[in-house]
Amino acid sequence: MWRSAEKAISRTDEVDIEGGWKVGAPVPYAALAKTFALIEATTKRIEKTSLLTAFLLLVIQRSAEGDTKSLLQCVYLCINRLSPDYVGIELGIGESLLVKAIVESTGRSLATVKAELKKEGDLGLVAMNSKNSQKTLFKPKPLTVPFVFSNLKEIALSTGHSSQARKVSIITKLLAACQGQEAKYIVRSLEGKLRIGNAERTVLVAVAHAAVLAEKEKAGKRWSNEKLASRLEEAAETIKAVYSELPSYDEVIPALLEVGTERLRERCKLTPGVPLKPMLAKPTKAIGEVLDRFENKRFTCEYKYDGERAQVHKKEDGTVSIFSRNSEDMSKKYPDLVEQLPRCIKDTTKSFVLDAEAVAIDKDTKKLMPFQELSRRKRKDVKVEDIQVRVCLFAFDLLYLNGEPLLHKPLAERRELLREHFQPVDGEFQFAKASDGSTTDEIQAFLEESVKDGCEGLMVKMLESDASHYEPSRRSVNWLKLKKDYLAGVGDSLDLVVVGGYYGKGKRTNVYGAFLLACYDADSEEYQTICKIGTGFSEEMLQSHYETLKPLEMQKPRGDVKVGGAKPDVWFEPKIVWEVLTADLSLSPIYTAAQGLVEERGISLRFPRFIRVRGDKSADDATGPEQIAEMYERQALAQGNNGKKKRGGEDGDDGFW
Ligand SMILES: Nc1ncnc2c1ncn2[C@@H]1O[C@H](COP(=O)(O)OP(=O)(O)OP(=O)(O)O)[C@@H](O)[C@H]1O
Ligand SMILES: [Mg+2]
Ligand SMILES: [Mg+2]
Repeated sequence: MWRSAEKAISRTDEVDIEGGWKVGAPVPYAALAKTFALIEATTKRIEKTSLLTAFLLLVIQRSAEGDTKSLLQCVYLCINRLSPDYVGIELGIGESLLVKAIVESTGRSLATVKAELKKEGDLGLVAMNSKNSQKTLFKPKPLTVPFVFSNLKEIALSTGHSSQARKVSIITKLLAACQGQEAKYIVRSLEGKLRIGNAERTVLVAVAHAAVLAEKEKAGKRWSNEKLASRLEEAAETIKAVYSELPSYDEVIPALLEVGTERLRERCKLTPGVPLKPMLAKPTKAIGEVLDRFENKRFTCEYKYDGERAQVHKKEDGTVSIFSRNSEDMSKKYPDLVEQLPRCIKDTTKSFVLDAEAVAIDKDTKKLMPFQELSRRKRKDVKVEDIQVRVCLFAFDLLYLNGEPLLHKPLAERRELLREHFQPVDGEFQFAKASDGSTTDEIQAFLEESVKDGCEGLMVKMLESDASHYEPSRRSVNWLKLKKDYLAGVGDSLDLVVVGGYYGKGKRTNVYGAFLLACYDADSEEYQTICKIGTGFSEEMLQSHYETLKPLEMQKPRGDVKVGGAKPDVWFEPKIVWEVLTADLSLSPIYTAAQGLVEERGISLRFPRFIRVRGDKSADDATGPEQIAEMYERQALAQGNNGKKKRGGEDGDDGFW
């Protein structure tokens, strides 16, 4: 690790540009674009990290005293975001708008640009080529990071009827000032995907390394290799831990520059108002498996409610917000929950973060209703008086209470505090039903009861010791999900992105009759095709899918879709997520999912069946290749086919980090 970081110091020349980047001056966008190009040109993660470290080191060293904004903006541009997730300022400008801007700023004809897009499949490249084939009389004024950042933000924020024209005019202005490779990355940023294979965790590690190297250079002392190595490693761990508790660069970056890597943990802690990424569970196929894992440990079984994850925050000043599993602010979707909330909070409870499931219930009988009912609710601008589907909150964890984060306390303690500081309100707020019974019979009985009550099954959780701490953003082995479906021999469902469509036949010629699905690899930032799905759709469903997907049609697969041998009739911008069940996974010469993980060949789903649209997941939240490889290996194991080497250990969590 230290070698790649050490190398970063000597690589600062590579990412630097000649002139124009003086101490205290704004960061030239050309330097960032150059860094992106170098990162894009290599597939090695270590190389990518060291290039980015080199660039960020220069940013730190050349920022004026007290300037935290330069680093912050560079980090945002590297992960292609403009604000923390929960603020929801997003790019993702449509193809036609960008084409229009390219035409306007370069004077090329619409037909030429479109033809080239068809050939290249990458609008960024088309923009760059268009710029470079244009004769310019004088050199434009160089772009700077703050200028690009604020313009991107203005584009993302502009709404209303004249916003299209406004956006085109800003983009045209930006493109007019582009030189070299800049247009390529600006256009890709606008599209919402940088496609340089730079996962967010790479960026976090690079930030940590750059900060340590800057500290070292500033101190002027030569540190021993051991010291440097341990400081680098610690800093990377620290920043990952801190960011998973407080996922806001707006908070973390200035604190990092101010107090340094060693004191960052004290400074940045879970804060009500800033949603953290929820802890996730691993699937299990049988009660026996649960007992193997939790043998001789204290654990609890809870009902697994079939609703929507809801993280409820209350700040000291009384502000309440409800966040989805995606950190989206759901207060607009659930004004009734916000209104109900005060009744379940005891007087002594001033500030908190609750982890809970929001579940639809019948108004009169108070019986639980399936997820489908909940998804009938509008997602925006809901008025309390129009609400048909009532929602009850089932709380299962308490992460913060009266000024204190509780993540590092055992679940038994967190649960006690939860029960002590909140009170159940009929039809509005309940504690998740739990049983701490530990024999097979007890678990079996509780599982059946949960299903009878309208739940999906159980969540089994470690109660004591470090293993029961809350692990943000991790799919942890300390939380196991035991769904009734699994017991029937069906594995866990997958959440997949629709990337292509096949025209229907016979009665279905006006809609798509089948679809190409893909999983998402966060490491390489690419969508990997996994199967064609065409059965299990009613006519109405096909019609509604057509209406959703038609506007997302693209001329070619987007550059980040790893196609393999699939040949759909049309391509879609990867955006819509479907939950799918499968009877069987098999190796495939056609599809690219999890290629290289089990074997050179990819893995595909046999007989996939559509369950529902996952409006609460974005394309990047789709199931990843590691999970698919794990499912395949479990299946091979269950079929007694032990020939394949097992990857990783039983305890290998595959969390975000
Ligand atoms: N008692 C509970 N404890 C924790 N989570 C619960 C509980 N009851 C219901 N849930 C829900 O179950 C979800 C985890 O299971 P499930 O696999 O069905 O979810 P998912 O949204 O498909 O996510 P993923 O498949 O990515 O884990 C949680 O995110 C939460 O929304
Ligand atoms: Mg669920
Ligand atoms: Mg799931």
